Amino acid sequence: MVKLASDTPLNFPILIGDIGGTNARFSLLTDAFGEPRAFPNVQTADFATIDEAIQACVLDKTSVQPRSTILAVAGPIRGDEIPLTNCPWVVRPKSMISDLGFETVLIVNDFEAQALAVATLDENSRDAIGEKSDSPIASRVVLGPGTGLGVAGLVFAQHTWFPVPGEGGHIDVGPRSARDFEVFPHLQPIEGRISAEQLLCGRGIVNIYQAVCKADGTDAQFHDPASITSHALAGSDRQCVETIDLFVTYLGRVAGDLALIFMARGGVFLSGGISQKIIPALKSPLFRQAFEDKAPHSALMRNISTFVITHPQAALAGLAAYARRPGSFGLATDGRLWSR
Ligand SMILES: Nc1ncnc2c1ncn2[C@@H]1O[C@H](COP(=O)(O)OP(=O)(O)OP(=O)(O)O)[C@@H](O)[C@H]1O
Repeated sequence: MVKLASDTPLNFPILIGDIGGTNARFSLLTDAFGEPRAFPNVQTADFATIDEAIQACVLDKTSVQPRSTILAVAGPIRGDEIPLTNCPWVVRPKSMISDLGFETVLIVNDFEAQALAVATLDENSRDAIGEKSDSPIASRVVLGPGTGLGVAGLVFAQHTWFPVPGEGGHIDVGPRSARDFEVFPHLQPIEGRISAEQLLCGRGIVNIYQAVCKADGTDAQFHDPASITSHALAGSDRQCVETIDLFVTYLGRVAGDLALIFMARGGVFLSGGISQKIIPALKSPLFRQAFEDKAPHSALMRNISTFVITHPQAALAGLAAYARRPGSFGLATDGRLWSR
């Protein structure tokens, strides 16, 4: 039988952490009712190990000794040594128990934490894209363009939210419009194919921009995603403007496909650092047009809301909601829960 975390109580105080490639964020929940105590963001590059970061940035700053910890990490969770993607830290739950004093350590996937957030964030933590802005209690999808493209589903069944982490960022994306057929031959493929993550992340913005420049026969002027988006939003460079138009179109297309797969009547949520930085571009008609352009199901798609998550620490908020009410979520913990 699959084990759920609600079968094994996580005792308070609980340290929750969202460990990204560049930043690690921590907060402490002393009980199920109070607000979490936040700690300043930690740059992963400033500490050799995650244990040192937790000791220096959390445990040394409070007299409260957390009994449990729930950490969301980017990377596959297998075995007792969990290396992180895009960061040299290795999470070793057994040494966290012996050296940092935890009784229980639960490790989850970073997009699983985003999915938990999507189950619980209210309307103050999101910005609607398009006219429809309700979010019924029904299956949802979260996708986040950042260093890569993370994707998770969130299925609602039997009064319980089930996060479904996967590798949906690696689905194929094909050309559709006449312009796509001009641009696609110039995109940098991965082993011969164009996956969503080749387009929909920081590196993907540069990939699209370089392909647009090649299709136009001009030299690329910009080499980092932030310069391309800022010139696009200012309308100061034609190729940058087209790059972000294509980016939001492809994001709408992929978001629509994922909504179809999960029948996400509860909405599609965009997370990740990039979405928050390009909200004006996402609110142009292109995103919703691509999202809804799913014949024979366009009418269905028009009824699905899309949002940008604006909460600055959504993953931590999701983990805190879970820590308070683990029984409301179907989070399988086989191979991911360590106890003293
Ligand atoms: N203004 C911007 N416009 C577009 N892309 C940007 C902008 N600023 C940063 N980026 C790109 O966003 C990506 C980082 O995204 P994000 O901040 O979501 O990272 P992340 O992977 O969630 O971070 P972490 O792993 O530290 O949690 C990088 O590729 C970066 O180049």
